[in-house]
Amino acid sequence: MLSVETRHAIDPATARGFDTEALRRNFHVGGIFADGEIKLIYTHYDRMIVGGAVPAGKDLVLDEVPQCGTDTILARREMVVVNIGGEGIVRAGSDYAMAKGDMLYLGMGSGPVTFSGGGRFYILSAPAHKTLPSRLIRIDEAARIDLGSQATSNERTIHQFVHPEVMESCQLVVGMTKLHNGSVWNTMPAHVHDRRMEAYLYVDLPEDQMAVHLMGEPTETRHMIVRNEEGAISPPWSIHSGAGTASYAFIWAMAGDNVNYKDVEMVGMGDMR
Ligand SMILES: O=C(O)C(=O)C[C@H](O)C(=O)CO
Ligand SMILES: [Zn+2]
Repeated sequence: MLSVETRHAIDPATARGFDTEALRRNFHVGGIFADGEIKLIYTHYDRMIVGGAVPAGKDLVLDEVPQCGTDTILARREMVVVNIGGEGIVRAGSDYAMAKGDMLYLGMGSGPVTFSGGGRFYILSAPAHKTLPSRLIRIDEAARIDLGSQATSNERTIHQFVHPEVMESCQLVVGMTKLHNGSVWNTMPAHVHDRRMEAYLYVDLPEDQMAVHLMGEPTETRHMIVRNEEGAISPPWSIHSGAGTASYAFIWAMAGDNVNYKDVEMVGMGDMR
């Protein structure tokens, strides 16, 4: 079963007036992993799609998505699938056996995508302008950046899976950041990048714990409480950062005008409000 929710783009002035409910309706990502279902959120931020597929013992086929206006989702798009569950198989032309933490890049024109096995598949897709080879990327093939320190509670490792240093993509830049033991802050100091939107999915958070996700303009920050397997859509004008009440990892994904991970404007600690 396929369901698709559309999220329109919100400007920063409008977001300033949002209460908790409106913030969550527009920017919170939740409930995308349901047994036997494919659930997508079609955003108007760089037309990024985020979603989940949980085959739970049957085959789930992702093919036509009416919001895309094409016969099949990958006709004019590229996709990254991240397995956050048990062993599973993704079929798109070839069969890809995916373990937890693996990422699969599917190039434009790969055809319908079939999900099966015990995986919980996180789906990311953006429009593409050319066909690039599909590729399964495991964590040891990803580029790695160690950032932060224990003293500032932000010691973490950024694993860049779909990134120019590892492979070519059209728009998607995707990776996973793991917090080191005792550190809670991701992406602090914060940044914005006007040329790319970003999507977050928090994973490996114990069920009774949470992350306090920060968003908004640097001088107009807002927070959303997010649980395991939930996340946030970050417009290009928004910071994206968070602190967990327990150890966690998160999957970040960007789409937009360039694939330059370093094309960001840092926000000074003293400038945050
Ligand atoms: O912990 C971090 O810092 C991140 O993982 C930052 C994200 O990768 C990001 O925001 C990329 O623009
Ligand atoms: Zn970012």
